[in-house]
Amino acid sequence: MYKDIATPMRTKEILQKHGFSFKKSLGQNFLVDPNVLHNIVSHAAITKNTGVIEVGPGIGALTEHLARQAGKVVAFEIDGRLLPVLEDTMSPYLNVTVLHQDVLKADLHQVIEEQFADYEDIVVVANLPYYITTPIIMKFLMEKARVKQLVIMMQKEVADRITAVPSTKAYGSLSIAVQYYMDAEVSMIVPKTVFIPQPNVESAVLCLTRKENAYPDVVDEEFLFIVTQGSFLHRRKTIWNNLQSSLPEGKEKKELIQKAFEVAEVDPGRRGETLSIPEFIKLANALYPYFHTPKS
Ligand SMILES: C[S@@+](CC[C@H](N)C(=O)[O-])C[C@H]1O[C@@H](n2cnc3c(N)ncnc32)[C@H](O)[C@@H]1O
Repeated sequence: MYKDIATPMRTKEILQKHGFSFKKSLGQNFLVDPNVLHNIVSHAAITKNTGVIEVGPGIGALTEHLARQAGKVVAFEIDGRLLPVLEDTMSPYLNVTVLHQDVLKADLHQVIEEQFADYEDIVVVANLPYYITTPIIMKFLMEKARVKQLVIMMQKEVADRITAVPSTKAYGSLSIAVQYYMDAEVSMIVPKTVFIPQPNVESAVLCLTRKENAYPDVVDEEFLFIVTQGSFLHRRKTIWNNLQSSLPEGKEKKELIQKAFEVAEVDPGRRGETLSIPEFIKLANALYPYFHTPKS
């Protein structure tokens, strides 16, 4: 059995051996607690038939735990200085492929097709670089067909916003965008002390599981998100006022919005933060005939 990478001593040894220094701008906070890693991996549905995508393997602390359980692990790492380190630390694990790529620029569809042709289920497990948490999550949610689950560490504050329910301060367009696609649950709060260097904020592990065809009534997903984002333009304003400012200009705009509120049976005096996803769907469907931009 190999020694875990994720202990303070072994991590320091590896960093020293390779002369590695952290780049704050890349969100480099490495985990040094094997119990936290066991816990993260235990929340992911991984068997030898599962393909795992990791974002930001760092020196491989989480990667080795994933490699022991999964059929195959593909890890995106942006920092070229970590490639020789990973070559060293991952040498016992033949089922790990490291891609030297910015995950936000990667063609996920192509990577999945090429790397996971033999795998049906794909799971994303990562201790995310916190400066790009939301764009990474949204990118994987859009990859609808294959990514069934994400178990990801992020700032606790972002996890709270994602899991928030209507009529709470944290509820907003991010809660709706993620909960539209996934069931979301915080599985663990993680203190700063288990990272080198320590981040400024508390962290949480979030478990996102794909909802299968949860909202079949949606007329147009893109338009639904235009409406939800527009509804939170100014949190203190009513949804009516926000939509007056955010929807495209046109003849009889006020009257048409009024009509849509009536059809959707939504009180225009409410604020966006009080509407549930099914209520937003009703409203967006009612606004759609008047305000969507035809696709070319
Ligand atoms: C929070 S660290 C996690 C490291 C390791 N997985 C761990 O848990 O100890 C984030 C990692 O993401 C990498 N990273 C940052 N931005 C990235 C991007 N756009 N694409 C891919 N990797 C990125 C960093 O270089 C770093 O290795």
